[in-house]
Amino acid sequence: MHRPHPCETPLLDTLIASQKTPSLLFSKRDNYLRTTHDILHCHPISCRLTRVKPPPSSNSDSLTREPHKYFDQVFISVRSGDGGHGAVLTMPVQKDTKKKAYGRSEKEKQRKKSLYKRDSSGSLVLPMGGHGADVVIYADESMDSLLEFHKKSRYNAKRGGHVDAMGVLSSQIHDGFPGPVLRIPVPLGTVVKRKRGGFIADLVRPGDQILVARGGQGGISLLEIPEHRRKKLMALSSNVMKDDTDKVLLLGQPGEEVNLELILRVVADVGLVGLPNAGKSTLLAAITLAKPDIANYPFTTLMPNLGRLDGDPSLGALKYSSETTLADLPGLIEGAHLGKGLGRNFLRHLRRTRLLVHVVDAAAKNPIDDYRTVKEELRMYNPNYLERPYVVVLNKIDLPEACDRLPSLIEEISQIGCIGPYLSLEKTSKQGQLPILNENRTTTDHIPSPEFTDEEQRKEKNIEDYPRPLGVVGASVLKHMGINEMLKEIRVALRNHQE
Ligand SMILES: Nc1nc2c(ncn2[C@@H]2O[C@H](COP(=O)(O)OP(=O)(O)OP(=O)(O)O)[C@@H](O)[C@H]2O)c(=O)[nH]1
Repeated sequence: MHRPHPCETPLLDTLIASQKTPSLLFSKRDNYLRTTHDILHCHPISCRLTRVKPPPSSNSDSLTREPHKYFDQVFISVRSGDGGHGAVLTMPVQKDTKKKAYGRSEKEKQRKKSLYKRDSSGSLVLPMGGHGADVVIYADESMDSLLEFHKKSRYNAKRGGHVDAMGVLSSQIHDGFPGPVLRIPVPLGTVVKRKRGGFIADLVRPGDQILVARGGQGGISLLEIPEHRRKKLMALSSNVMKDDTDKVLLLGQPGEEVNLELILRVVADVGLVGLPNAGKSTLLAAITLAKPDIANYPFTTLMPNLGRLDGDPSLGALKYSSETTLADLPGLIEGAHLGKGLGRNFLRHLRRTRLLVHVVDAAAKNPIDDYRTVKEELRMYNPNYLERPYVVVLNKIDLPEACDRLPSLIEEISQIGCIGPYLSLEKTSKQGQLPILNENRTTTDHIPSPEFTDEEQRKEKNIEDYPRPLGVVGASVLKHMGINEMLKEIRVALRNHQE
């Protein structure tokens, strides 16, 4: 889909043609204002600045401008409901009690007694205020980003109902209604943390859920009893709750307020990585039903796109149905691990993948440098990513410049790295998966050194000290060349590196 570049906007034409002052243009919407600013930088126009109305800075507006910055991390606050209040009740007045008591049958006495709720020991059970609503966060398959939470970042659960009466105790008086649980859906793969630190939960599977704020306890009710009967009745009534300071809890307890950080880590089996414009989105669209934005300018992909790859037909009917999820991540550039481009935010989405597919533009000026740049960024962000099994796809072989150098590129890329821990030589030669690696292994091959243990040390390692690719294939995902070989390579890698 073509997304207009700022310089393609009609605003530029208007501005240049009419030489209007920016104030006129600034009176338009904020996104126009930004574009105007860009344009003025590219095409200096002499003008006089008049007073400008400051742009509205509502959340939703900034969202439309830079969605990629927001889709996977958000802060929200939730408050569970307060407990409902109890009530102060009096016992009904009993007329001529003594007189009648003599003549009352045992049955009648029983009936009278059962008018009030009692527990197993015969104590009066007085009505309680409703429990305040809990707040639960759950993983919902139908959600795919956290953008919603920028529109609404505060969630208040309902309070519990009060005991619905004052006055005389009767069998008609019920407990207050409990507040309905407030359930907040988040995408699969959301990590829930306290705002300052504290990991709470990782909601990976559909239906995973976590109680993040417990509703307040409902208050109890009390019986107002004349002094002379107090002793006897207090002995009968056992459900008197007190707090730490020995105060009787007639009022419902307040709910909890919790500030949370939600972080989305895409859940995918395979992560596509590469420089901008390498063809990652085209690849995703070619082998899955995903419809990512594709265009010939960098950073077309602003958020990870997910696609599902059908099961592996070579596994037979039973296992064929098992699908693989692929995530196309926004392009990485040099310095991505420091936050350049769109990189840093997205690198964390590789964490849950079990296979990486490096997509390299084989028609680029220097594909080997491009490949190394991406590996370097991964290494700087998290060296673990370089220890993960991966396949390299040399894309765009339909173009003559790529096609001509394909064999030498395959050979060179296959040699970068050591025979990794997941890739024992004996195993691969037996299974015949990596003919290039095995045939070309020389005495200068790097073998991973055991002294690299912790993360810092691993960052010191060179790219050559990390495992080589499981396979390197040439393809043109646009022209459907080499797709089957590529899929075979991906499937074999997945099969051999199950979780
Ligand atoms: N000739 C040729 N062009 C391709 C091929 N694959 C992708 N392209 C083109 O390369 C350009 C970039 O493709 P994308 O799929 O958007 O690249 P990307 O890696 O997802 O780019 P970012 O979103 O910036 O990360 C588009 O114009 C594609 O049509 C291919 O096999 N051959």
